[in-house]
Amino acid sequence: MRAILQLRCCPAAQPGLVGRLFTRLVHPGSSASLSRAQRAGGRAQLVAAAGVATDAAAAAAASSSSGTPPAAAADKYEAVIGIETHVQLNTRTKAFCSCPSEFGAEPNTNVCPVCLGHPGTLPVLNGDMVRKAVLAGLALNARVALRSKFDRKQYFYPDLPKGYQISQYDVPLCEGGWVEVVVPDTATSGTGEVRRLGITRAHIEEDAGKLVHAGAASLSGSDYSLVDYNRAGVPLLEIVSEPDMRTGAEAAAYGAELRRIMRFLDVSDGNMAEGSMRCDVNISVRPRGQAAFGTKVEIKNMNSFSAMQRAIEFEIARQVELLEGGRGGEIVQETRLWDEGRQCTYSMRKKEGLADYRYFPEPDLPPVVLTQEQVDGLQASMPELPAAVRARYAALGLSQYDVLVLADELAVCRYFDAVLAAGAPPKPAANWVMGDVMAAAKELPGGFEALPMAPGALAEMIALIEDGTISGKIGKQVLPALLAGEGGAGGGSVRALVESKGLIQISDPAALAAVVDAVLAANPTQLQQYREGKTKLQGFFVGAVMKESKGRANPAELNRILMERLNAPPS
Ligand SMILES: Nc1ncnc2c1ncn2[C@@H]1O[C@H](COP(=O)(O)OP(=O)(O)OP(=O)(O)O)[C@@H](O)[C@H]1O
Ligand SMILES: [Mg+2]
Ligand SMILES: [Mg+2]
Repeated sequence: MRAILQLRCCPAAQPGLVGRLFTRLVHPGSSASLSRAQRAGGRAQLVAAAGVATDAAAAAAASSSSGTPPAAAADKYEAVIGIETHVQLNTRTKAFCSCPSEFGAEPNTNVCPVCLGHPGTLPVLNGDMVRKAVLAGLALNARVALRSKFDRKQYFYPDLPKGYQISQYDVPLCEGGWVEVVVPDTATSGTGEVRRLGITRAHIEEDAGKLVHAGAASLSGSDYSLVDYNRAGVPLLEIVSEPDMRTGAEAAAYGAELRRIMRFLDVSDGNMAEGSMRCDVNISVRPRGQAAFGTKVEIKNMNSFSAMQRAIEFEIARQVELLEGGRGGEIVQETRLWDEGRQCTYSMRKKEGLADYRYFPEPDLPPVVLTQEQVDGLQASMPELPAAVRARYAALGLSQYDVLVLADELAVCRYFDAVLAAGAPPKPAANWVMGDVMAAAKELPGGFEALPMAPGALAEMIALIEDGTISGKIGKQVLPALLAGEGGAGGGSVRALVESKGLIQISDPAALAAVVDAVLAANPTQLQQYREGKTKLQGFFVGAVMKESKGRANPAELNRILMERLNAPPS
């Protein structure tokens, strides 16, 4: 079982896929024969799985359209957006068996009879999954049920070896809640409005396997699909939002905040490219002022928040155009996929109704029972969350822009906090961390955590700038050595480094005056011109003195002495 399992699909002649899971799924080629496959397979939606356009005409229309209805039409409507987010919980093992739940292992090596759904096997609940889900639920301000239960959600699909997914239906682990997000306002470069968005519920479930559609261009189909069951049974938390969002920017901000919360909690790596965080976006539009929601369309397959925003904006425009009669159609409740290459959505399948899943209580697992003490214990162990970090940074007097940049990632917060703890004043510390230090960290595969510069060393360097021992410019010159790990953890060692490099700032008036005089004497023409009124030559003299002093002149003192000399009557 080393290679990816290959499923063969020979729909008309074969009894179906269930008994043939360990062969290759060969798509007979044309989309016509694939839709026969789909018919023969009953509810199996292989056409969709293969990425074949079931609605090629609409996709073509979508891609040829600018996607932007006239502004007047767009203004008549308001979008309503709700998001279902699947977050992979970073437990060591899967939800109901002891297979590793790591990403990137050789296909079909992290599998066992339990996660492959062999008859006679029984699932055993992973306690760490519940612990992490409760932490996440509490962080989303949700109510955690002391008693919840598992249900089977049945559907047929080649990536689902058991034929059903163990999920939670009517009694989820977490209900109600909200997240606070900052919705960026493009007009104010990164700053924005704080909004509270509702969470309907969050429940635990297992993931399905992964289908790889070999050789597939997104709309042209593939010859065959490969199935990797390593992901089957990996624990997920599905977080369902209220339909509270109105724009793509809001939805992207919501997704980013959810991911931030999960990362601060260390319950998920939130890596969208690896599929450990997947957002399904539900969108409808309605005439402004109308209370009832319109027909919703679900969009999947976005692998970044910016793609999510673009997909939403495209979809809103498509729906508005349909309502305006632009494409002669109506909005149907369906699932559409985002095509990143073509920047459009296209139809994947008509949405299953709830009844199709035939949910029923999972007979092989007892209810999940928690005590209030356990929940309280988790609440007490909760780390500081992004919104609290933002509030703390704002209270330091930092701008909203600085706050958003610094509180975006846990490793950056930790580093910045350590620089503050070492005594650095907030604003200069923020400037250094967000500027050269962040640029250097971006170059390291391990980011801020791998930065050799101790936060104390940065704090000491900032202190040397603040007390005038070195200039900011010299600070920039010293920084590369500090970033490489020189200067130890601070506490006098950065000063020693600066001294050894001969970079201590010259503030001594006599020494500075000597340099200024030498520069003036060497540039009599410019001096003459300055005195005749060409005062912008001041910058020329400052530059010359800085050059002469190898950047070490104290700028304030230099300016004072220079102005004194320049404005003195010629001797
Ligand atoms: N008319 C609507 N327009 C936009 N969003 C909506 C609308 N109605 C519901 N939603 C949002 O769509 C999501 C519905 O998710 P939910 O899981 O309840 O239903 P589903 O998509 O039918 O289920 P599933 O995908 O699990 O089979 C929620 O986030 C909800 O807020
Ligand atoms: Mg859905
Ligand atoms: Mg689900």
